[in-house]
Amino acid sequence: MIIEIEKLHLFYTEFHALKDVNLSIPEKSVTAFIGPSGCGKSTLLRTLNRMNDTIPGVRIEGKVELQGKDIYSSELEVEYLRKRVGMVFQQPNPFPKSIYDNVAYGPRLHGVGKKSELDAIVEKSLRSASLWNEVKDVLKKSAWSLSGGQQQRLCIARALAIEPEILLMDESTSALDPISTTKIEELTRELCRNYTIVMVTHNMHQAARISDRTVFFLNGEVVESADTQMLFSNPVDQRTEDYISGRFG
Ligand SMILES: Nc1ncnc2c1ncn2[C@@H]1O[C@H](COP(=O)(O)OP(=O)(O)OP(=O)(O)O)[C@@H](O)[C@H]1O
Repeated sequence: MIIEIEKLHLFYTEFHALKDVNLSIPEKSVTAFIGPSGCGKSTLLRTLNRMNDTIPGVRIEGKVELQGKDIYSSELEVEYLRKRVGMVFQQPNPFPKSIYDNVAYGPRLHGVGKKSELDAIVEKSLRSASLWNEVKDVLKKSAWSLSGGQQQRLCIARALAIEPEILLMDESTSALDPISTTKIEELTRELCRNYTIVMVTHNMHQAARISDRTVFFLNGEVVESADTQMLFSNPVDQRTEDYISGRFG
């Protein structure tokens, strides 16, 4: 298991948003978080790269271990953590820079200065994000000239450029059209050969299509976590059954 979450509680000031979460996330696979709006999926995703740290009033109890190391320990540098755990958001958010500079941004920040090295990283990352063939002749063009789906794949390339081990995807297809969504779903299956992917999705069918494991949340608690096929065909908890059969949410 690459991530182990133990007895995790998270409070937004007084509000108890995550309650006693215990969860293991296997390496090089896709784990999907599902559940009704407000059940804590994004909050849990954000604990994995400490994005909640920036929100005032957040208090965390319990443990999140990445390869056996507590990511909330004072010895661990957040910058180092974010290099290992990349993130892609709901809305594509490329920088107002060229396609090339978006992908080169992270490596430059981490000290890569040589043009030939940067060129190689940019090409490799864009290839991994299935975008290279579409943009290889227009690398100098603004990232904002791309379509929404291409921008989202550019954001994936930007995240991959710093060679993370884990990629967090927070409803990364919900702002996209069906064709772009399919492309990102196919890409997710490709990427999980080399990366661990944890995704939040509103769309149960998407979880069923592309994840290896699914975690069902309700009111800040993990109700059920299982192999995706098992969870959708044979849920153990009645609340999971009710949710996946569309009785609520
Ligand atoms: N910054 C914040 N301050 C206070 N409360 C928050 C904050 N962010 C989220 N919450 C609350 O925590 C709970 C969980 O929110 P979260 O966004 O994690 O849910 P979610 O399952 O991802 O929902 P959705 O599917 O609608 O995005 C909600 O009740 C939400 O209102």
